[in-house]
Amino acid sequence: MKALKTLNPYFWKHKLLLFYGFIFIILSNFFNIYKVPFIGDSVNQIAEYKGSGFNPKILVNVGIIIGSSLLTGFFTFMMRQTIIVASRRIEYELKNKIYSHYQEISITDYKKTTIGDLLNRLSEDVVAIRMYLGPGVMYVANLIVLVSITTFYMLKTDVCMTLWTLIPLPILSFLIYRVSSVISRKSKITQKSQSAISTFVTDSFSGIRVVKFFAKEKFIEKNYSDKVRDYQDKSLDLAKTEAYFFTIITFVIGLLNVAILFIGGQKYISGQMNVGTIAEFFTYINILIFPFSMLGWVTSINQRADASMSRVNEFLDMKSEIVNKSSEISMITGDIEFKNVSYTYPNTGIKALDNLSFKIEAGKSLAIMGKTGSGKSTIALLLSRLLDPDEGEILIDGKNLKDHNLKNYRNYIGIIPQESYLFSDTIENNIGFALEKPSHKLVEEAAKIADVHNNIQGFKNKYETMVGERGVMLSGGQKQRICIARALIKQPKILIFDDSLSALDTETEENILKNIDEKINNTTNIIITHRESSAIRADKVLHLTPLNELELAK
Ligand SMILES: Nc1ncnc2c1ncn2[C@@H]1O[C@H](COP(=O)(O)OP(=O)(O)OP(=O)(O)O)[C@@H](O)[C@H]1O
Repeated sequence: MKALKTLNPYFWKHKLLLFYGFIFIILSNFFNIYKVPFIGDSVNQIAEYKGSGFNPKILVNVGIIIGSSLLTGFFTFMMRQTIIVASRRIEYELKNKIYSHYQEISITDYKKTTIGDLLNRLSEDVVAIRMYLGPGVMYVANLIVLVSITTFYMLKTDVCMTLWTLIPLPILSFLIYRVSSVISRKSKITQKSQSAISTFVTDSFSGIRVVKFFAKEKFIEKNYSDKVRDYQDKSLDLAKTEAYFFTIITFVIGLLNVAILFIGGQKYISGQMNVGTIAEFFTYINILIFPFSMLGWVTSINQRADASMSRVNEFLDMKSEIVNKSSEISMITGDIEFKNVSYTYPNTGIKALDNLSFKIEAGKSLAIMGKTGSGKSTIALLLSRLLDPDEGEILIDGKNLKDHNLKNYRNYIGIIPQESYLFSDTIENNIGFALEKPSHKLVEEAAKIADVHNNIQGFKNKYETMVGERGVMLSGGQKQRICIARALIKQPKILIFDDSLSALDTETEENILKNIDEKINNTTNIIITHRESSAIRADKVLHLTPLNELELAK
């Protein structure tokens, strides 16, 4: 249960709610046990009553029993209202923490995880942790308080019988401990299998077009069904082990009843005990049955939560390689210099750039050409500081990029990625994404520069048109131009086209570049392209080869 210790600060934060919850646990258990001697007394009254009429003492007892039961119910309700509420709040905070960490980690770390894995951590794992925070903590605290109060009352009634009935409990605890270790191991295996399903589903949905192009629906279905079967087998195996809990508990409870009957019966025969006391002991054991049954379940959910927490911790411990060191807000004019920059992708060991140097003044344009895999997109990633160079430095306005305030710098750069990614939202919101509160006028202006305004006007809902998931409702060229408009709306000082004019005909491309020259002042343009016609307009052309041999032309 080491991993769950990371939750201690959360418990501390919600200490007041949890403290009240604990008080309610004590009160609910106290009133639950308080009524038991009155049950025993009532049984004795009935057994000893010789008269034929109403026994007022029983009526008083009944009143106390009903009153205690009502108070037990009320405090149980309050106990849930405090402890379960605290667990829901912690769940909310944990979900936000995991999600915001996903935004922070560097892009090379994203490759280490998958979307399915993220969904799993946000849903399955956090739910498992919340089960520990809520029911897990509540039932364990409840059991400790209940056993303490019950033992006190039982000892007060009959020491010998108490010892005989409570002796099997440590044996029960030991058995539970043994079974829980097996459950913990099997839970981890089951969670891994669940994660594999989520990854597979998100992956095959994203690539649904490819699946259909290749008529691979049956193949995908079979793969899915194999994964679900694997999950089912593992879950059933886990459920089987969990079932041992209840079997063991029921058996032990049976033994306890026999012990009460045997010892209580002997004492009754020898005149040392009355029937009321025997009835009291049966009631105590019946009260203990439910929490002890829950102990099995709680142990298993706590084990599962521990497995989930260690997965979440493993992820939260990932530190971003991109660190912002400055809080200075400054204007960026757009001078760029690469000085002996090298970069190797850590996950594959592929050297994408080797000792690359070039310079471009603010307001000028640079076309980057080269074979596939020659490192063009890597330059775009380094320039937008999604990656940091291993060697050499990138100077922006004469200052190392690492020393610029990251958020401030990113406000000045606009990047149109190779893959046109749109959010499943309206065109208006997709274009305005870069700004806090974009006005429609700004959105329209950006769309005009990107030469997509007329297209949008042709749609039934114009700028309110929903683009569908990842922009599936739009053509490749429309998506590219909306991405261009999204980058232009913030009037960037450095504009990077990462092969993002490829889906456009040369005339449209020409229009867009001309519009940018005229409407966006002094922007440094980096145009990554395979087309000579796009490169020709640039002030400089950088030719890269996969061996990273640099040729500066013009
Ligand atoms: N995320 C990554 N992880 C590991 N290796 C990568 C990653 N991205 C790119 N690479 C490798 O780095 C090298 C340069 O890739 P890059 O994407 O910069 O090339 P490119 O010139 O933009 O190619 P293209 O013209 O095909 O887009 C390639 O050999 C590629 O396999």
